[in-house]
Amino acid sequence: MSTAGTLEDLREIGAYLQGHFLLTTGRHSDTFFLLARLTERPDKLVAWISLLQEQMQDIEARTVVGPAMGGIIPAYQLAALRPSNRVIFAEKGEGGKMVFRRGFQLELGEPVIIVEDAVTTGSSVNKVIDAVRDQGAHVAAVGCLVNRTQNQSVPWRVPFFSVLNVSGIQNWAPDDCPLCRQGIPLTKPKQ
Ligand SMILES: O=P(O)(O)OC[C@H]1O[C@H](OP(=O)(O)OP(=O)(O)O)[C@H](O)[C@@H]1O
Ligand SMILES: O=C(O)c1cc(=O)[nH]c(=O)[nH]1
Repeated sequence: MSTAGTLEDLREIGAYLQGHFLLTTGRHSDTFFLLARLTERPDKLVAWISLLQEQMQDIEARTVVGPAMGGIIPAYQLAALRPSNRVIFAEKGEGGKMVFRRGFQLELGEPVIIVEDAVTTGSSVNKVIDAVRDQGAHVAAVGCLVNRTQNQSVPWRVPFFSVLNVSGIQNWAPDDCPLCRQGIPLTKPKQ
């Protein structure tokens, strides 16, 4: 059995894929982290999230926010490891925005942690940051299972923690995609 927090652990459970993939932003990549293969296994997930909590234990927050769908289970697990934190989720609203429904509310100035499964460009997390700030709350930190950003750069200025950092994974605009030029069929692993 592989060690939590490693690429090998993800490979073993079928969460680390090679091919030609369509990403949520419309960009293409030869690598995909299908993290449902991890979140469907609570015994493994708790080991991964414990590593995240170790890094984030000094972050003061009352609420953990998980963006639907991929962030919900990791956020729930992180909140379970943080005494008296609650967990809520944000979901896709109109115009591509992330919104809080179901009566989920944040207080003015309330410190919040956002937890995602994978971060590629950071645009999804950015929308959740906007949703939290729209309610007047404060984003204390962002955490994720896998940080696969190009050049390790994200479009926000909030402390950022990840269990696994994988550098060197490229993603391309469809017009620049070398895999399209080779005629390799594009796939959507989550469908
Ligand atoms: O950093 P980004 O470039 O924004 O990409 C990462 C996002 O893409 C995936 O979500 P997706 O939109 O596929 O939705 P899901 O959570 O419902 O699976 C993933 O769960 C992240 O939220
Ligand atoms: O960028 C994405 O859409 C994305 C990448 C990835 O590796 N895993 C995922 O669920 N989404």
